[in-house]
Amino acid sequence: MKQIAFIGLGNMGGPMAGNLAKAGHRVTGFDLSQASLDAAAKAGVTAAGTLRDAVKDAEVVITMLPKGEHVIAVWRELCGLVPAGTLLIDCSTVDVESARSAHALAEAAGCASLDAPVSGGTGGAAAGTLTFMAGGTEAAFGRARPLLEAMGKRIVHCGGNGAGQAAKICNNMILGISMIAVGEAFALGEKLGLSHQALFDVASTSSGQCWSLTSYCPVPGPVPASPANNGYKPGFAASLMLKDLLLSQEAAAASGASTPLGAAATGLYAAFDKDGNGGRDFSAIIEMLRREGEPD
Ligand SMILES: NC(=O)c1ccc[n+]([C@@H]2O[C@H](COP(=O)([O-])OP(=O)(O)OC[C@H]3O[C@@H](n4cnc5c(N)ncnc54)[C@H](O)[C@@H]3O)[C@@H](O)[C@H]2O)c1
Repeated sequence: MKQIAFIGLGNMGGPMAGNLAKAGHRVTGFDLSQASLDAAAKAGVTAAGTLRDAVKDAEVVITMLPKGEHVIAVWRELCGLVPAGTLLIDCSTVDVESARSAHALAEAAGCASLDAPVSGGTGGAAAGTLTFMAGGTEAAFGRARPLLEAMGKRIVHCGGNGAGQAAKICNNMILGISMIAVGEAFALGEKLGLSHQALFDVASTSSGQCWSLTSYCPVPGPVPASPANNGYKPGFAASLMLKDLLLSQEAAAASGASTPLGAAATGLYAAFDKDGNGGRDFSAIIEMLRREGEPD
């Protein structure tokens, strides 16, 4: 049993911290939002009033925050609070540079560190079935692994510092592109008079099969658990999808990779977000794709 501090108890962090508590660890959580603290407390997490209180006596600190700037600010502060030897794990999705900067802060404080972003959404966070993609030393990965296993099903060590974030950015570029591909296919199928169910039954058992179709189908009906059946309530917010696609484009520009479909997906999600849809599930982009086919 470990003493764990969990910082960032939002849609993902709250249930992840709850699963660590359920596995028998002592978890103290901190979040700027009282509502998030209250929700996590119901899942067995001890709420702390400050970051300092949360990390007191912690052997491991886990962060699950929106963006790189939040992770850097929190890690800078906590590196001044925790003793050398503490293991710091960041599970947020951030750019590779921020991840490497966070590792450098930890190293300067004598701490072990891992970037370990996740895939699987809020459903996977609640069920403890997330995929973790980790970057850091073998030693840090070995220490973190039993804890990650309490929150996830598949734990992949992708390489050195930042490799977890690199894998996450590439994975989510596939996700953004494939959701648009599936949305376009349903919008075309509607024009051709195909029922949603017929297209789903064919594509989900044919070469068009993908996660955006089988787990997150963007039209109501075929996949009962998909946000399309719940008014496109996230799930995975379109603003976060745009954030991840922008990370892919920054990484592509910095590394000289060619990602024409990634660039197109980024442009479409930027337009969707600009129209005030950032808080809706990312699968709702099918509504914009349908409209683009309509005459002005
Ligand atoms: N939602 C998903 O399906 C999903 C899936 C995979 C990865 N992610 C990634 O996980 C991260 C978190 O996503 P989320 O959906 O939980 O976001 P969220 O906005 O629900 O939660 C973030 C939490 O961080 C808190 N916070 C912000 N700054 C803080 C600070 N300085 N100190 C303490 N708390 C602070 C906020 O109050 C909020 O409760 C993001 O990087 C996101 O891209 C999300």
